Amino acid sequence: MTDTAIAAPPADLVADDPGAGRVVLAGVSKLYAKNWAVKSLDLEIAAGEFISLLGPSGCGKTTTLRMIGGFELPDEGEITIGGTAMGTTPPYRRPVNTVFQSYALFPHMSVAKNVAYGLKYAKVPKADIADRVADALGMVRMQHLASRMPAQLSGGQQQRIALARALVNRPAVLLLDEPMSALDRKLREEMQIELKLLQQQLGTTFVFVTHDQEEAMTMSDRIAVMNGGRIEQIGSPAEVYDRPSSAYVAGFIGQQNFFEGTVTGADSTAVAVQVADGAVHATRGGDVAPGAAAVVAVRPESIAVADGPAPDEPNAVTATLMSVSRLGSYLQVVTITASGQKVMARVPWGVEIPATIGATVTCRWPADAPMVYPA
Ligand SMILES: Nc1ncnc2c1ncn2[C@@H]1O[C@H](COP(=O)(O)OP(=O)(O)OP(=O)(O)O)[C@@H](O)[C@H]1O
Repeated sequence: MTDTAIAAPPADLVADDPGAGRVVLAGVSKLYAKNWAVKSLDLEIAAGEFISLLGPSGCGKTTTLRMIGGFELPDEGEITIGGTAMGTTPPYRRPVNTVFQSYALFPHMSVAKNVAYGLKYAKVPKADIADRVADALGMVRMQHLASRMPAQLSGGQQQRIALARALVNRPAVLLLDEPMSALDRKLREEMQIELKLLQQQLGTTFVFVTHDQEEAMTMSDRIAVMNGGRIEQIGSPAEVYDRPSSAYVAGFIGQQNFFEGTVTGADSTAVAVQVADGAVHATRGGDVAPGAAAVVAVRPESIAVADGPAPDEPNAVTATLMSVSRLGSYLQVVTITASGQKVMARVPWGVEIPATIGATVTCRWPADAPMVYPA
């Protein structure tokens, strides 16, 4: 960790009321100009949970967050925080603070004054304010910059100050709206780990909006994958990665190879699908009936590449090796089949690819790898 890393939080910032951070959204909808930005959304967030709202631009993540924060009011449904229905309660009366994408620091106030602002507003005694500001700045290791102005800070430093300014108010729930999007990749990865550690130590409920699936996977206890104003799937990072409930989730989380085809057989334990380049037998089943159009999803890391054409058996296709590139600790292998289907494999660095570019290869996967979805 760097010398600017986040330190253990002071005891007075640690959540002490176990139920205060529980958030329940029941049938919540938001209508903007005849379009439902969020529709009939049910979501229960446990106190102390780190939950991410994940999805592409326009899926309703920010609107959901803003309704929890009280910046927007639902057109339908109810939001409860810590057992209290929020109704039309304004943001400053909710046990919630928000860290915005832009950090929204006051440019004309020093770092210390920015952090103190909410406490002054809440009429906390002056002597306590100084202590709490020092504690909060200490937590994000920014004490030495207390007298700086926001314009004199780097993006990462501004991000830490925004965090301190939100946490100093001891919210039961912290809302974070893409707070790392302005940081470069390396700093973002460091901050992800620090933020998760801090959240665990504080026990504060964190609701984190992101369109970056790796970020959500790294930090979250659970991920709610949103699509068109609804939650398409909610679960632990492992659940949404290993058992995506739809082709949409399968494609949004991690990389996938998608094959389109027709179901030739299905029972409770296995599904057979005929695709352009061969047959797929999937032991993980799928909600599909024989004769139906289906989409098969196979993760690149499930695919092995061997020299020569594929034998006439399921879960193996013949392809031409197009490229092999090193990406960090693995090799990304791109192949293309006779039907024009791109098949990507991801193999650990050190595993030899037994063919040259342009050679005929077999891409093969085990029967428990494919997921099958209705087309
Ligand atoms: N104030 C508004 N007035 C009208 N439409 C809005 C308003 N805010 C959001 N919308 C619309 O509601 C939908 C959901 O927007 P929202 O900002 O919640 O999505 P998002 O998933 O957070 O996207 P992004 O990642 O781009 O912020 C979009 O279609 C958007 O255009």
